[in-house]
Amino acid sequence: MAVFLSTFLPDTDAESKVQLVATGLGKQPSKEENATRYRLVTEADVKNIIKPRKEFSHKGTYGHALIIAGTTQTMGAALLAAKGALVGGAGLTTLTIPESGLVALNTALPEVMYTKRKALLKEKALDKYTAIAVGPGIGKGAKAEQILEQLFSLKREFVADADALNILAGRPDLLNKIEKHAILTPHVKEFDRLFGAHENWWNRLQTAIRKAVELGVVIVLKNQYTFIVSQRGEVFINPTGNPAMAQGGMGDVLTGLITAYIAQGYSSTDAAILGCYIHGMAGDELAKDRFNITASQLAEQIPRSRYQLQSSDS
Ligand SMILES: NC(=O)C1=CN([C@@H]2O[C@H](COP(=O)(O)OP(=O)(O)OC[C@H]3O[C@@H](n4cnc5c(N)ncnc54)[C@H](OP(=O)(O)O)[C@@H]3O)[C@@H](O)[C@H]2O)[C@@H](O)CC1
Ligand SMILES: Nc1ncnc2c1ncn2[C@@H]1O[C@H](COP(=O)(O)OP(=O)(O)O)[C@@H](O)[C@H]1O
Repeated sequence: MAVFLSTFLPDTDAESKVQLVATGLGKQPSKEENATRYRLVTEADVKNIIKPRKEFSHKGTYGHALIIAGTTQTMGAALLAAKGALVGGAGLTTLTIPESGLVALNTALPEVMYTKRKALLKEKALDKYTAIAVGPGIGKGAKAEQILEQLFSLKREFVADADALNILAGRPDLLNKIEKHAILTPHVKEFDRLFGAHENWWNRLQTAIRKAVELGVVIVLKNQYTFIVSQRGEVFINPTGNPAMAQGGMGDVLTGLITAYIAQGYSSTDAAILGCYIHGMAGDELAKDRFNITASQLAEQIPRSRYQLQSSDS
């Protein structure tokens, strides 16, 4: 039976009702499906993308994730993003937060290393990191903007979330020279701050497609069904996740998770597809026996979800 894009949008419009959605990324599409850019991600697709942990591997095999996040008031966002990188399997994770968060970091996440914000401003400071995320709870102040400028001047690609997106919304000069393969992970408000207000989700999605192609980035437009828009303008629709996950901090975990997959060598599009699918899958597993899920609980579930994907048949 044909599936149309309108199924995955929270509002209605005439256009999305006639846009076909193909199932799966890899299988040979039927003639009519072939014409569509919209594809529903399946478990089989995700299994094709994920790589097993290798024999004789060590922490160096799985990359080094740097998370730039947090202010004194939003240290939780930073800790959750770092936790996302840990549970996503990055070999090493370093967090840079204000010093006031150090006790919390060492208590809550002893596996995570720390580096001073100022250290990131040095010339070769970022060389050792294989993936970088910036934004969760970082605020919109001058210091956060300076760090973002440093990433641009060193021509590093990164995962931009939350306040990094809010800063970029006011800095089109930076946004327009963003490194190819960067990943932007806005929720609806952040998206509209970046690219202007939209009348409905169909229009918003068309802007996401145009901007992903124009800027050469992957846009992860978050919602119940998250849209992952590739640099080629393909739209991958994530089917996992549920309303029990509608609690603060959930997106921070996703940012860390996607960053961990980049650190492990996945392409930007694959890292985003994997991250969204496994994040939602963990939520679906937990929602079987509880009313709501906290971001910390979800993070704890992620290694199990990834294990299930690898070990189940189909
Ligand atoms: N523990 C911590 O330290 C945490 C810190 N955090 C950090 O705080 C900073 C501010 O982030 P933020 O996202 O809360 O603020 P902001 O961008 O104004 O958006 C909020 C409004 O947007 C809307 N909205 C959002 N999603 C939507 C959706 N799917 N669908 C529809 N609407 C949606 C919704 O608006 P409403 O519908 O209520 O009008 C909501 O009220 C940021 O740096 C972040 O990292 C958080 O991560 C939490 C944990
Ligand atoms: N009803 C829902 N169904 C599926 N996923 C959801 C639902 N509500 C929230 N999520 C997921 O939780 C995350 C929320 O991200 P975000 O709004 O950035 O949160 P925060 O800023 O609080 O960390 C997204 O990945 C989104 O897809």
